[in-house]
Amino acid sequence: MPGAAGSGFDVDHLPWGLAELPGLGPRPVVRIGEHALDLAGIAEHLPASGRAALAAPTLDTLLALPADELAAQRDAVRELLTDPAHRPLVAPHLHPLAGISLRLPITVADVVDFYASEHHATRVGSIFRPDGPALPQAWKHLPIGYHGRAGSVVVSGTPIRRPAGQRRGAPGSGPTFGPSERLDLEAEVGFVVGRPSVLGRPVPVTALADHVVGVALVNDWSARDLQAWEYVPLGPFLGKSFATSIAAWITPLAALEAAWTDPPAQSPEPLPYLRPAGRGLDLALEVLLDGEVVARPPFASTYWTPSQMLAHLTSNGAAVRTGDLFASGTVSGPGDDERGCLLELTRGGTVPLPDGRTWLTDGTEVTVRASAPSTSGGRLHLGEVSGRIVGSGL
Ligand SMILES: O=C(O)/C=C/C(=O)CC(=O)CC(=O)O
Ligand SMILES: [Ca+2]
Ligand SMILES: [Mg+2]
Repeated sequence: MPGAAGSGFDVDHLPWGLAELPGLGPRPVVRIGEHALDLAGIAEHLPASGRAALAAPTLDTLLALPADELAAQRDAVRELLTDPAHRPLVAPHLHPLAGISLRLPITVADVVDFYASEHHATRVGSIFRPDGPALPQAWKHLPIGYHGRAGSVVVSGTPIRRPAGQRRGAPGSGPTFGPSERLDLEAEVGFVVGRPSVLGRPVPVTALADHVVGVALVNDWSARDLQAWEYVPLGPFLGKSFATSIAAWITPLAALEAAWTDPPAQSPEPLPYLRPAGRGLDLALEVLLDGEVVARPPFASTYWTPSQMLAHLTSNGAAVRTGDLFASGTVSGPGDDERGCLLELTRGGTVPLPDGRTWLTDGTEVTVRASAPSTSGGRLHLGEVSGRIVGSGL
């Protein structure tokens, strides 16, 4: 496919999306370079087994296909895009990205957000709880997480309204209510469940790929003033439930074969249901404010692996469903420029960035993007997740 090679979206990547195609409504597509390929349009040239899923106005049915059917469909799409002889039958179904709009790629079922970066958790712990240990007692024994709000997950590009809420008042006075004054971003990696698990049956730590079909970047917008006042003892609530942005493109796990890497050593050894740890992913993230890179968090430094996150979240028998999204939590590395949120980058708002910024101001556009080693030897780009802050209207 001309133009796709070297773009980060070549035939070895083929992320899934849900596109509003002119005159056709929402349809499952894959991205190739700067085009979306309408899968329903080429359905007759794809394996019959997965074909019915392509007629749906959602991606959910496709993502829930048995692993072998999904793999066969992906191979067939790659073949159609690779062999120039097929160009005439593919070309009518390629839509320039500039002319289409991308929808929320999944019907979000349940949302879990972890806290899996030791570098992030250590810094945040020392900011929020300066008098206690930086890491909570359980932190090295289980991947700590909280349940998020499925209904406020929005696709990249959706404007983010500054939330209002209750926060701590001045010393000696009660709390106040108003627009958040400490609005933050959190650069995260999200894992999308395609094939469900069964209620009452924990997913073994070795079974990630039986359920997770892809990866999408996430920004877990966070109002730090609301969060700091409300979170004890039940954890994040309204400070994080107003919006969570997800990229429009889901990178198939199969496209990340070359990105698997050993996670950091885990000590103490986790309990048996969290062993073996499985592998981490070498994803190089970048956080941009109004187009300027302000941080480069390395996902490979994340302590807990996606296999352990899924095993832990189902270890009590809870099931995962098609459309479930579990995210890593803020990705941060050891370096000063590897911090995936402003809370860390500005040391709790006390040390401004070089351009003078601390918390997010109205009008600021935040983008998280990432690249990874590709199976072809180059690099693939994950679909970016971006959002611009708009005033609270209060
Ligand atoms: O209280 C704390 O230690 C902080 C909690 C969070 O900010 C939760 C969260 O979203 C975790 C993350 O993204 O890593
Ligand atoms: Ca988070
Ligand atoms: Mg959120």
